[in-house]
Amino acid sequence: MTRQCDQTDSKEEVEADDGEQKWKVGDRVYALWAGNSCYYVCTIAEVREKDRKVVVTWDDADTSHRTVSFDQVMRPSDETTAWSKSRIERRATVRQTEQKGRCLFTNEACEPGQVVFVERPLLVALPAVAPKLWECLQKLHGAQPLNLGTVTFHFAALVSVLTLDAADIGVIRDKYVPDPDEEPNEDVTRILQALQDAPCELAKEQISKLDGKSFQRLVSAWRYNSFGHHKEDGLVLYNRISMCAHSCDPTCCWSYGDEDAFVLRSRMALDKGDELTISYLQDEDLLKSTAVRQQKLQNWKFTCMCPRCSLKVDVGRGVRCQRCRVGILYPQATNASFELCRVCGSCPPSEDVAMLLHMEEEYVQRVDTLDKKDLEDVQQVYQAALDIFENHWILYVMDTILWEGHRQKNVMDAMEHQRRRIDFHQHYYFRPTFILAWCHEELGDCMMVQFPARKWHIVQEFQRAYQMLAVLCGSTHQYTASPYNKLWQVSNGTSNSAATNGTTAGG
Ligand SMILES: C[S@@+](CC[C@H](N)C(=O)[O-])C[C@H]1O[C@@H](n2cnc3c(N)ncnc32)[C@H](O)[C@@H]1O
Repeated sequence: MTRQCDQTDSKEEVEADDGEQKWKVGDRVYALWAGNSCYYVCTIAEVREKDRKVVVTWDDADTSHRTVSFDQVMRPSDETTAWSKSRIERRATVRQTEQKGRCLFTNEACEPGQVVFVERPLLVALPAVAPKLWECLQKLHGAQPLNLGTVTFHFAALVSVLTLDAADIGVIRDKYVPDPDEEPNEDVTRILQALQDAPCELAKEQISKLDGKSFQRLVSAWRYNSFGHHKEDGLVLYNRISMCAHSCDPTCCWSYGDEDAFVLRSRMALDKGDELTISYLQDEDLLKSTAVRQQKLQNWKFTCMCPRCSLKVDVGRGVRCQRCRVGILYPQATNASFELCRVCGSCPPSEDVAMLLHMEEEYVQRVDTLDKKDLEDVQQVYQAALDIFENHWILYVMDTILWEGHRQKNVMDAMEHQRRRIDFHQHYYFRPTFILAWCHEELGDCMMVQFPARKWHIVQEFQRAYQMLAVLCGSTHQYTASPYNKLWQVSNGTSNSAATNGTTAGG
């Protein structure tokens, strides 16, 4: 039982695949793990031409079944290796829009989970690229903290000067910044001054040529367009991807491919000409109220007008009807009133509206300052909140804390909180997200231990996780392999399972 890499669809890829694949030490590949006949990501450690086998190092450090025959090794697919610039341009177009500046649109219809394109970074600015410069900035930051709260943006700007040619610097200078004419601020001036005498990788000539305004522009370009590196303390900048606008209901999702490549996939069915959007917020923030999302997006200095932010009623802020105690009331976006109760038809008078909104504000602050380790306190706040709220994002936040707090020692309670997390996610934002997929997978894990006889239920949880992850990061990604292998185990009733090899990615 194996899963194949997706078929490649481009002329370039077909041409590259001429004749038999030659493996070499260090190649990143998928290879068949004989423990369960599933493919896993690994690195080739030894090539044995004589008996046509390779020895691999599994990514999860498992030491079994490391010798694999040539015909059971697959090269990384189209899904993970960066596409050429021309191929990306055939797939996606940048267009100026009235409200959001330059945005990205697809030139072809896409299925959910289809790779839209895979882009290599323009620059990966990690401390190892210029360790002396990194250290110098850290010292300055230690002596007097930089206003951005980190050295990474200034560091990335200086690494750009250090490593890129004029054309690539021009690409970075063309990135969105709120004020292209911004004067150098005190941090930029201070850093430029310090670099005059500090020993670092930048040559004296490079430093003297860099004026304050240009440096400021580069810092801001990194600040508004880069991504935090997924493993190390550094930043990554992509050219095409930085044209993608934000949406709280994004049409696309993404994961990392080979060598920090950005793999953009459609999260839903797309027609030719549809906009390609991603979320600038983390999955968990997409489950917070419109007001909270809008406030977080001020980081990028815009007010989101996406379909979710434009709804008249925020159904992630439900309160229990004070009259019948059965219906749920949702506030209007203006905050001035609530919808009518759908059970008793009543509407709270204005003094009650003010009181409810005030109470909500107090709870939001309380939940913000909860100590996740003090489960007893969280439990108390949760219980009191249940009396007032229903389908409210603060309950979701507490369900998450309680799920995590209870999962080791009190699985039955933990499962109930996990079920509630799933219910809220489906109620408020029913699209595939990593959170929702891992909720299902983790619930499946618990079911296997607590109710092993309820096979249909376990299968359903793993199936949902698998199907969602296949959309989010592809069927060959190791995240997807995890519920897939567990499904295989449950379906075949084996205990010698891949589930011990693949761990729950979200855990
Ligand atoms: C990474 S850049 C995206 C490319 C940018 N539109 C351009 O013209 O180069 C981020 C900036 O795009 C704009 N933007 C992105 N998403 C938006 C949205 N949903 N609504 C309004 N502006 C948005 C904001 O100015 C934001 O700071």
